[in-house]
Amino acid sequence: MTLGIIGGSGVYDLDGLEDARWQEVETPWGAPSDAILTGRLGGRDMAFLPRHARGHRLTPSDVPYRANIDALKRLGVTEVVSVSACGSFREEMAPGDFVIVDQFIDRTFARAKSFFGPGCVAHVSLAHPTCARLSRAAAEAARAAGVTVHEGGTYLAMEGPQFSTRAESEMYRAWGCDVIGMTNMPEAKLAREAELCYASVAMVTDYDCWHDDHGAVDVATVVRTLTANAEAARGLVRGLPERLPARDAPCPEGCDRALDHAIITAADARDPELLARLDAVAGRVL
Ligand SMILES: CSC[C@H]1O[C@H](OP(=O)(O)O)[C@H](O)[C@@H]1O
Ligand SMILES: Nc1ncnc2[nH]cnc12
Repeated sequence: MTLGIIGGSGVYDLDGLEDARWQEVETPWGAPSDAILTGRLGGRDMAFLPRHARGHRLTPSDVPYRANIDALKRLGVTEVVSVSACGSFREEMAPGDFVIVDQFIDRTFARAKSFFGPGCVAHVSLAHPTCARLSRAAAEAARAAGVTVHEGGTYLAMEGPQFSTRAESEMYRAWGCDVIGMTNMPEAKLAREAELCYASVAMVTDYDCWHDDHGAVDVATVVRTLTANAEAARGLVRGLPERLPARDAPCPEGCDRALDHAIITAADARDPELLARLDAVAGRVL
């Protein structure tokens, strides 16, 4: 019943943990982005993973998403709050605001997106890709930290690492997307396959490149806004444990039972090697 935090750009550490220690974790999917910082905060066991590694060494395409989710699950994580920088497609979602994402459009194309494959085929539902209970707690914690919060929003996940063209930016706006980033997919898909509750806090850093009154996004703008909001991000994490006591019952949204009816491969047709790799992710149903 550990609470996991995946920190994105600008969020490479978590302060204030009791008994803090960085732990190396190995997984059947390779090494995660970095060691994982474990400890206790407000009475809850916590595990923190910097998505791009300390020092920001990994591009969005190089993040080992499967290893990250597997490693967190292996450490006992049941709920993951992802913290990310994002561009905004909405005037009212301004730099400095936090958006609690509840839908995604996945335009990434160069990443492994499933734990399953030949020898064990599974199809989980992504109709509601985030956990409402966890998202509510994240929204409350962010508000208590003094942030303007927008509950609900569609996140366009692009491959990157280049930012979008103006034509792409205008198309995503026309599609009804609210924010854009490069990392929440396949992270959210994999969290669902691993039966973890997942919430995404997207910290708006820029207006991408569609807004006539704002220059096109660049890294300096993103870093400047993230630095200005670092304390708010820390406050959000500090406020989470009190708003999210460890569950003593199944997830009311069903996140922890996502695999109940998902695996379609006949028991006698399953690949034992793949089943062995799925021990942490899907051991409950295999
Ligand atoms: C530094 S700007 C682009 C970079 O920032 C976001 O990272 P994250 O989602 O991990 O906070 C975006 O997705 C890109 O990876
Ligand atoms: N405009 C943008 N596009 C993609 N990823 C981002 N991360 C922060 N701002 C972004």
